[in-house]
Amino acid sequence: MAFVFKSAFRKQGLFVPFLNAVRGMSSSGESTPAFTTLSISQPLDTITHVEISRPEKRNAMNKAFWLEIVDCFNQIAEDPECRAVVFSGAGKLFTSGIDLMGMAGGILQPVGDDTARISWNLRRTISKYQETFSVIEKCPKPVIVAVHGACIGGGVDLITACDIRLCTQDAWFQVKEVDIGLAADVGTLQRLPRVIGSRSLVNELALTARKMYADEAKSCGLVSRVFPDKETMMAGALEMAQEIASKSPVAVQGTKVNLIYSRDHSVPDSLNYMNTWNMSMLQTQDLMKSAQAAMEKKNLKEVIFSKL
Ligand SMILES: CCC/C=C/C=C/C(=O)SCCNC(=O)CCNC(=O)[C@H](O)C(C)(C)COP(=O)(O)OP(=O)(O)OC[C@H]1O[C@@H](n2cnc3c(N)ncnc32)[C@H](O)[C@@H]1OP(=O)(O)O
Repeated sequence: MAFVFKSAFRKQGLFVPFLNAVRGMSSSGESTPAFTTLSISQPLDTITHVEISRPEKRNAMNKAFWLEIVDCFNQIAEDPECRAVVFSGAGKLFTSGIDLMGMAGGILQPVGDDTARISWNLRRTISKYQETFSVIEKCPKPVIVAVHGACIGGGVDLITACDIRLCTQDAWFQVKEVDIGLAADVGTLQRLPRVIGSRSLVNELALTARKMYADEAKSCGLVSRVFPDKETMMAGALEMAQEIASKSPVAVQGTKVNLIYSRDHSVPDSLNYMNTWNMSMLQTQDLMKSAQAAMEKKNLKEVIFSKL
């Protein structure tokens, strides 16, 4: 299905693959080696498509994945061309969560000379795992995640760090961690309660590890739209990304940053933060350009905004 998505844009001459890394460069300007677990492409100049690409292992999150996501989203954050991101999984399903085979060396056998040192090292490791999904949230470009088939364990941690969640009718979600003997520690327990209104439902999902299917995910607010299949979902995700990318990047990125800030702070604190933010951002030329387009009933897509 991912192929259909890409080939549709190839036909229009719009698809520019850049499989090495995001635009083939690291933030230091040096060329970077290819990601091994992610495929990166540009369906449009302003849109980056990140695809988890280990379909033969059901996109299980191995050691390389946890590092590559950080590198990838740090580069996207710095990429002035990119205005929106679509995130999906290759093959049969979105992701089967942490690579259970790869856990053996790291989390299951932490190193250190005594309990304190083992604990210290483990704390550092968990911090790094947490950062893998926090970078998505810290990236100022909006991230639309498109889930098909299964989204298990670490997959739920991942999607709750994204800004907009879409899924196919065959999708299911599972906070699986209790079933493998741990309390989810890389974001689900912290972010899912902010996404789903019902605390009781969050508790039920996290404590029982039961599967939640697309219709329930939509009704509880985990996803905002359900599509009949992956092809239509990817087209819908791209259309949404295009809509976002057509607007002022100053407005869009400021909106993302302030929405996340206000989720974690009181209304007065968030208003204060917004005030300080906009005392500089309101000076953008984008405001005048957008307002003028609105007055002239022009399509915003015709307005050219500078890169950010
Ligand atoms: C500090 C740590 C923070 C992170 C915590 C994260 C926790 C979690 O993610 S908990 C969730 C762990 N995941 C699972 O329990 C899912 C395990 N997999 C499955 O249940 C099934 O594979 C699945 C339902 C996803 C798909 O079933 P299907 O019949 O379509 O495929 P399979 O034949 O089972 O698998 C195909 C090959 O993929 C390998 N594989 C699948 N999932 C994983 C995985 N999570 N880790 C490693 N490898 C996985 C599977 O072994 C097959 O490989 P091969 O035999 O070589 O073909």
